[in-house]
Amino acid sequence: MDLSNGSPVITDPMAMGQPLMGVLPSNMMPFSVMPGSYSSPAGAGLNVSRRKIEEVLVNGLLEAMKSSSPRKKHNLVFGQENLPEEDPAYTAWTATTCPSALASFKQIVAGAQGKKIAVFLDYDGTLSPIVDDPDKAVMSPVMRAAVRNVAKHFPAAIVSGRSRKKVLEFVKLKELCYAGSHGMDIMTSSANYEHNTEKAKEANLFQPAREFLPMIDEVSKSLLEVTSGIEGASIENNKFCVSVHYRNVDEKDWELVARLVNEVLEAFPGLKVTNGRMVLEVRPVIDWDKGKAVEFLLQSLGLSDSENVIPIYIGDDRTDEDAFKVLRERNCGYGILVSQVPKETQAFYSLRDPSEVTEFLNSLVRWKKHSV
Ligand SMILES: O=P(O)(O)OC[C@H]1O[C@H](O[C@H]2O[C@H](CO)[C@@H](O)[C@H](O)[C@H]2O)[C@H](O)[C@@H](O)[C@@H]1O
Repeated sequence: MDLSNGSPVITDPMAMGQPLMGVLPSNMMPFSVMPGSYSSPAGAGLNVSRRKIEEVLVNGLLEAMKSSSPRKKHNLVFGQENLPEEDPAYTAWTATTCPSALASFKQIVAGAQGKKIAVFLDYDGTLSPIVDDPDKAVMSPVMRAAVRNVAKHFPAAIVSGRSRKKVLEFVKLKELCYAGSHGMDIMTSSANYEHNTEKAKEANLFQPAREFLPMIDEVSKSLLEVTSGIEGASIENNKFCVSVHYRNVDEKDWELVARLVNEVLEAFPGLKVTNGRMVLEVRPVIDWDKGKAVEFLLQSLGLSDSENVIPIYIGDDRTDEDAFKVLRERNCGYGILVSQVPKETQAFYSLRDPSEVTEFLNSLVRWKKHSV
């Protein structure tokens, strides 16, 4: 049982050598599949049990898909007439659980006096607003300027689910480090620029899931093939992981998406599926996530002294929770969740949207200049 992103992923190693995998919604109790379910002399019981398990997995996946990203937050509980500022649940959440990082800015920097701040940034939903077409999730010039300034004053890295190449194309800044594929593809310096030799690039590269590359290519092709008939579905190969987007798929077809993903994954015991914002993310079953990537980056940038370094990680998605958790457990630094709705999180602070992220980053730079 793998508890990725708060959504338990079930792996069944008993099913005739073909693991079944799926995601259970976080509100469902994790369970394990008993080997006995599969034993039947005639094989008939096995098929029935297997079908039942497949149903549970598909339903789990479907529930996770439904709960992953509310489309219209104001329709949720309080009605359309409530503006974000007036949403009582959000106000209560920021008052009690996850205060605004802007309102708490003085407190954040007070803890950083005499210490080194390091900044880690997720991409989609954090530096760029969520849009329907993943290829159009561009970063605004204002945000780019803010990130560039941050990187001038603090060690900084982008940690994204996208392929490293893709996120670099969006961000276009050589002042930072980039960790793509949910941290499975890390370049620890700006060596990823064309003028560097292959040798220099390789020396700065960390890819803990390298042996999964052929498998990822294969699963990506299979997913593309099986989903080609579903209107709105799209597949994004993120090098060490694959995204199955269903944001533009009619809700009545979500079950089909879940079923097909589940079926394809039966042939890939080395892969698992987790869910993000209207996306299913297929990735290697290795003990590596954005949290591990942040630890790795801190170590390789010479910033692992938790007494004197304050890492700040800003992200909006479930995968970012792994990084928030690491900071919480190390008892150093702050996770900042970007969200317009109250969420259960390991982050200490919150920001509403990318425009507040810009404001926060600019405040950090102003503070740094002032304190120098
Ligand atoms: O870790 P991230 O940088 O946040 O990447 C996570 C996924 O982000 C992208 O998908 C999300 O943003 C899209 C563009 O706004 C949106 O259309 C999609 O619904 C979101 O899930 C990216 O396309 C995925 O591959 C990443 O896994």
